[in-house]
Amino acid sequence: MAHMIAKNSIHTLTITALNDQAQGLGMLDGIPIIVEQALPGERIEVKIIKVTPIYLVGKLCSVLAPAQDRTQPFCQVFTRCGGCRLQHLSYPAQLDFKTDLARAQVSQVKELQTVRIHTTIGMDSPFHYRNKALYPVGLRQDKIVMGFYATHSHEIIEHPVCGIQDARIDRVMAHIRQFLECSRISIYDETQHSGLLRHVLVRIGMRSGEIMVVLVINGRDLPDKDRFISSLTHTMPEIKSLSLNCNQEKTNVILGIENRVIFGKYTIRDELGEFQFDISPSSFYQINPRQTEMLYRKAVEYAALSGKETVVDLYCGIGTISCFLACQAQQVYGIEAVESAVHDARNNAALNALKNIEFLQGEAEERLRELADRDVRPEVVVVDPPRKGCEQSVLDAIIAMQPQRMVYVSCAPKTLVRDLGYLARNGMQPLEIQPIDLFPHTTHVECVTRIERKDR
Ligand SMILES: C[S@@+](CC[C@H](N)C(=O)[O-])C[C@H]1O[C@@H](n2cnc3c(N)ncnc32)[C@H](O)[C@@H]1O
Repeated sequence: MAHMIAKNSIHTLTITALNDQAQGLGMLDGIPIIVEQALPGERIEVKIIKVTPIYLVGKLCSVLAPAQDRTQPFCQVFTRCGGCRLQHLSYPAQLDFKTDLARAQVSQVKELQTVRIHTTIGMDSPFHYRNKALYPVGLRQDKIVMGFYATHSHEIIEHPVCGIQDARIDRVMAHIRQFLECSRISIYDETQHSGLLRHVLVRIGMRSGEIMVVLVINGRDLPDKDRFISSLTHTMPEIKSLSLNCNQEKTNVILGIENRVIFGKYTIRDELGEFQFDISPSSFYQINPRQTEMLYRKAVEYAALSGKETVVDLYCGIGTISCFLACQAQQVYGIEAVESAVHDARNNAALNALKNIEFLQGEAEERLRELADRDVRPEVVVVDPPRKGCEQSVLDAIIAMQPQRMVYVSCAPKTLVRDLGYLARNGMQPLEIQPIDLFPHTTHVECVTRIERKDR
């Protein structure tokens, strides 16, 4: 029978849970309702903004009785920017939310019921942890706007001060904006595919202090280039690398293939643990270096190396985990698809005087097959795939190599448990999962899983 709740009607209800997007969940006259920014235990007043036969969406009008864990959001654009959705929840409660997220995913897979899930490791000070910002640039009523996209939209939300990124990035952005306002650099219009400047990427080596700026342009060169370079680098001498990324495609993919250095070096340097890393514009590098050290040390702990093992580090990026592993293994093979990242990885092994790492460029599955053909039989395989997880064919290739152990590093619990279930059904048993908070105030969580071969 259809329910009688009307759009725009006002109701009072109690929120009972959060979903994985941190939206509050409750029931209204027996119908499930979703309410943004409402927390479990809260008595709230809502206005119904969407009605379907099986669920409702409510807009939070007022919190009548707040949850103990409710806090004042630190950011002025909290309700508009799609970035930090958990700001209204205390940090200890955010960590519990992330542990529960991992638990809820694991509980859905029959083969994973014995897996031990540890509580999430958080940060002492969960602010200004991000080393990278990628800002779309646009025009609103002829005024330049730079910021983050609103949730599910391409509306640019400005926020000159961001509470989660390194404050030096805010300074770089402020200076670029000031320059653009009196320059001949036109702004890209995605509907017309016209104009020049599409995005600005800023990355900082938090320990070295070196800053990289990349302008993503719909073209090959920049008017006012020399003035731009001298103005920016005089104001902020920490800028050690300035490049143009040429992306002339009509696409949502942000970075084009070609990077042209217009000032300084192609890479910037950062340090993690006792290692140094050079990072080029298109390479993946974890965005929270303080927690990344924790993550990598946990991965090495779960790899349980004695110094005699052969290890494969799959999806190795610029070779960061490979370097951490190489100190405790006999030989490490890193596999990575992106050419520039492999180039960085080889340089990074040399930079850290590690001679026992070989990097192979290409698709994970193909390069694994190549290693098998070369009779490489790893005792340990570490994987750190993108959000979509591992292809089944990649898992099959790993299983065929019969490693004694695996370590699975994941930023997406959903695809993690899908892959862990498959591994468990094929002789590789996940034993424990350590969630680590690399992304405070967001709904994302990183997990490290220890996996052992069953017949050992
Ligand atoms: C989550 S990142 C991890 C990188 C690295 N382990 C780190 O901690 O910085 C995933 C990496 O996998 C690479 N990648 C994505 N698909 C791939 C594939 N099919 N084969 C090999 N590498 C791939 C990406 O380019 C990216 O560098």
